[in-house]
Amino acid sequence: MLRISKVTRRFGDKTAVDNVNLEIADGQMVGIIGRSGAGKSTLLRMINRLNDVSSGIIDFDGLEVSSLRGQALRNWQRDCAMIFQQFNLVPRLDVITNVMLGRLNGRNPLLNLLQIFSADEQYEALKALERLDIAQTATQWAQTLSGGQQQRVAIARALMQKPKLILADEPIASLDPRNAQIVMDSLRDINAEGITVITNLHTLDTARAYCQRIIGMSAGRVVFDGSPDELTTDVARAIYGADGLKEAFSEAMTSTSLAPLSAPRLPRTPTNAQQAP
Ligand SMILES: Nc1ncnc2c1ncn2[C@@H]1O[C@H](COP(=O)(O)OP(=O)(O)OP(=O)(O)O)[C@@H](O)[C@H]1O
Repeated sequence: MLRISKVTRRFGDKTAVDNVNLEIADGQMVGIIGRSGAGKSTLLRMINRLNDVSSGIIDFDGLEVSSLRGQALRNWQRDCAMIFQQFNLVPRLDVITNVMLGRLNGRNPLLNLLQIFSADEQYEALKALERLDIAQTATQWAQTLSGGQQQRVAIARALMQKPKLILADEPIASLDPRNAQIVMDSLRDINAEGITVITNLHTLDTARAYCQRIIGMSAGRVVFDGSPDELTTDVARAIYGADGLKEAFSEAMTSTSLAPLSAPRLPRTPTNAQQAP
């Protein structure tokens, strides 16, 4: 269980995240929506500790994440993988090495420097790439792949961390609808296997299609927390504002306006089933 209690983050006199309280049970797939500047990225970055909290506590299964330091912090960043809009791969490294770099925190730094990976690590990286259906790109430089392929490599790299939690910060914002769908389907399949997924999304339709729980943010605050069914037009207006509703619905290029491509590969079990809050 991830618990966010009274968490605030200020940048100078700007309050990016304002007194947020959330509980996210293991195995949920949660979409965070809101206008640009609502505080979505800052919230995810505080969970992963790319940003520190100004006040409040973030706790995961009794571990006080918000105050971790040193190796304990690196261990948490391994358990809590992060996926970014711009993929963050090393462009002039082959795909399989990029994936193996997901092991960075668990390995001897000297081996990282020399880029020496064990046969097991290479096998696992290939398995992760196969799972994302891009094993055939393993020896190519990352920069030669399409955006959708690069995001799948980034997800494979996240899987190499054997994370308990995957945080995705607008993972489809740079992708065309078809690739956006493939990436969202991949995240949904991973979630179906029991890994908690929390993803920032710009558009309502994607959140509705993929997430059983949707959190709406506005001006740093949580203004909605519920199921897609509860996300009425009035609620959407409260999240996006009257002007912003257009923004939420009109970004066809960055949204997955079609239904998911496939059903989850694994049947849901009581332990990995998502629950509305
Ligand atoms: N490092 C920073 N320094 C100063 N201000 C920041 C910093 N990071 C975020 N902010 C400000 O905090 C507010 C929330 O930003 P954040 O990126 O979390 O919003 P967001 O909802 O993720 O928006 P977007 O969808 O555009 O990424 C914005 O006003 C932003 O300008």
